Amino acid sequence: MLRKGQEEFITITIAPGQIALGAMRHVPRFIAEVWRTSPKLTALGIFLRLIRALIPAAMLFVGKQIIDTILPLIGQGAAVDLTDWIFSPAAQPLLLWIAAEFALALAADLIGRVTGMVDVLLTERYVNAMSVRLMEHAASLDLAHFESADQQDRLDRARRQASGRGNLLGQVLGFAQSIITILTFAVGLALYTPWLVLLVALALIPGFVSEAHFNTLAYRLNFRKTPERRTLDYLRYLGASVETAKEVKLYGLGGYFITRFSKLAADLYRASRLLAQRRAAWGGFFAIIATSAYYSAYLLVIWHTVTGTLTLGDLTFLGGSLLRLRTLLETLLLGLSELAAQSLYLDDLFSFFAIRPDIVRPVNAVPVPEPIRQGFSLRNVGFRYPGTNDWVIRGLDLDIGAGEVIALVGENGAGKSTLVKLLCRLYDPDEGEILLDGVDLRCYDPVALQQHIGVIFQDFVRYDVSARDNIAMGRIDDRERLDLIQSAAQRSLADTIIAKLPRGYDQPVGKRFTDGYDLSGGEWQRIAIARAYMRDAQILVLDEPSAALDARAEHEVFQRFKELAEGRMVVLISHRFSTVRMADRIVVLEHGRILEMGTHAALLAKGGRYADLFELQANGYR
Ligand SMILES: Nc1ncnc2c1ncn2[C@@H]1O[C@H](COP(=O)(O)OP(=O)(O)OP(=O)(O)O)[C@@H](O)[C@H]1O
Repeated sequence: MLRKGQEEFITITIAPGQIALGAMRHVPRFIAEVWRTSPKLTALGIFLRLIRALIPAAMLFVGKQIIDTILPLIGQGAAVDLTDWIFSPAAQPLLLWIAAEFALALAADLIGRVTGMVDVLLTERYVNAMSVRLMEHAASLDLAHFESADQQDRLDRARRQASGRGNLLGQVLGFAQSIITILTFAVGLALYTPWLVLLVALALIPGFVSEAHFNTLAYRLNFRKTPERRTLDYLRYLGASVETAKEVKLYGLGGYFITRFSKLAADLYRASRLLAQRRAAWGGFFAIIATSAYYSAYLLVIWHTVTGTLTLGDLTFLGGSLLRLRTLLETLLLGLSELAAQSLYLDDLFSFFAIRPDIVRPVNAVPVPEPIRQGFSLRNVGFRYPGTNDWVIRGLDLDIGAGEVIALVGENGAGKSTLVKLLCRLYDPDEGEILLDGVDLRCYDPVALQQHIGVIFQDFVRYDVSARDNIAMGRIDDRERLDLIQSAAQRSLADTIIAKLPRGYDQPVGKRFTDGYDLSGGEWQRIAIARAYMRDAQILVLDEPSAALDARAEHEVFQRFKELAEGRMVVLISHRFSTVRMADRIVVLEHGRILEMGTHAALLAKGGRYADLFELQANGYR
């Protein structure tokens, strides 16, 4: 099942049969984006390239003038020494031309260097700006855009394009520069012999079409193979990373991952090799045609010179122009197809930017009630994850009163975490409605609603930053308020852990950076719970909050939690009945439906599934 934003996304990605030139449609937008990053630098880059583009033809023209001016002078200056000759009237026109060539050479060199510098600066600014845009856009999207494998491929490609396509700028501008230079040569050549230009151009066209075609194929191959490439990255990660090292070593998995990697890499290599071989064969064939055309043209120019139709200067100019034109056209050809290929990749980035979130602020958003008076009411709620057909939750009716502590229990996959995601509006139900104080959740601004919810998921993030910032992530605007951070840490019992750290609250934690201090699973969990307290939210959601806590810690954390949660709504997911029994009401879920509901005592007395599960766990302790 596709949602609105996703459909849009899919229709704008590359259509089969699209030719490489079609991919160039992104170039104007690309230039506009670069321009937006820095109008001044972009204008300077374009201006310098324009000047630089005119220099080669100017130099050849000056070269022709030098030769034509030298020819009548040959032999006349033999008896004169250099100084006399330089000041002689006859040498003046020649010296002027030499000075002009010298100035042009200097200008070409200097402009080349400044252009290089401008490119580097602009590229860095563009890459940074695109990365920021990517992060901003990702932050605006729904969770659904991240959770499916298909969407991860797209995100993956977009992320690569944001950081990897900087050199495109140099290519685009260099390409424009080559075109202008070619035009100047072509005009120069056409003034003498128009058919020369036509001959060379015609000879190069088939090569261009072939290059463009193979670039499209290469892009399609890459596009199709994104899942395989992601698998390769993943296998590389499994085989060589700190997070997996323990298990890989103990289970002896190194060889297995290497074999899988090598097999997959070999498949990909075969596909790339086939394409590369076909490309080289066709490219070679068309190159022979182009070179033959060039030499035929050259022969004709020489013949015209020998027969006296062209001067020696003309020969130098035409020969030089032809040679340059050939190399330039060839570079342009390769550049164009390269550019088209690169530009095709821009499709990934721009189409990622085109995805729109579905969960957005409604026009007349209702303010979130403070305090919440009635709580949540779920009416006949049904939900399927996008792209799947199985109902994870179906026909669910549930009221969670303001100030109530409710526990969700049920076997793995019963839909507990999914229900929490719906309450936090990370997803919208496909059927039924969820009301908060009698108003549909869709009528609130999702950001405002989420500000009132402090949630810790079972797969909470372990930020590789200081202990202090780890807690502050719960309310990042208050990251300077050490008093708030300390009080959150006290409530979650993280303060005793932080007290043991060499640098206290400023201690970087986690293994990623050299001075990081790694914590145990339970210690991380206490830090994460502090993050939820930092929120000072009206609704607290703890998804398996005690999984890694030891028995004493769990008891203390929850004792406190009960006291501190006074007046707030709490939704608690846990497989530990010692925790669950503290709840005001327990909801037993099975296959996304409510099986039983009531207090611990009532459910035990009922002797149903809850009582069975409780007995099972209690027996384990006896
Ligand atoms: N992003 C997702 N895309 C597709 N299916 C999903 C996704 N997340 C969860 N599911 C499926 O939804 C069902 C319910 O998952 P959920 O995480 O809500 O269960 P749970 O009750 O919290 O389980 P546990 O006790 O193991 O945490 C599972 O069958 C799971 O495979």
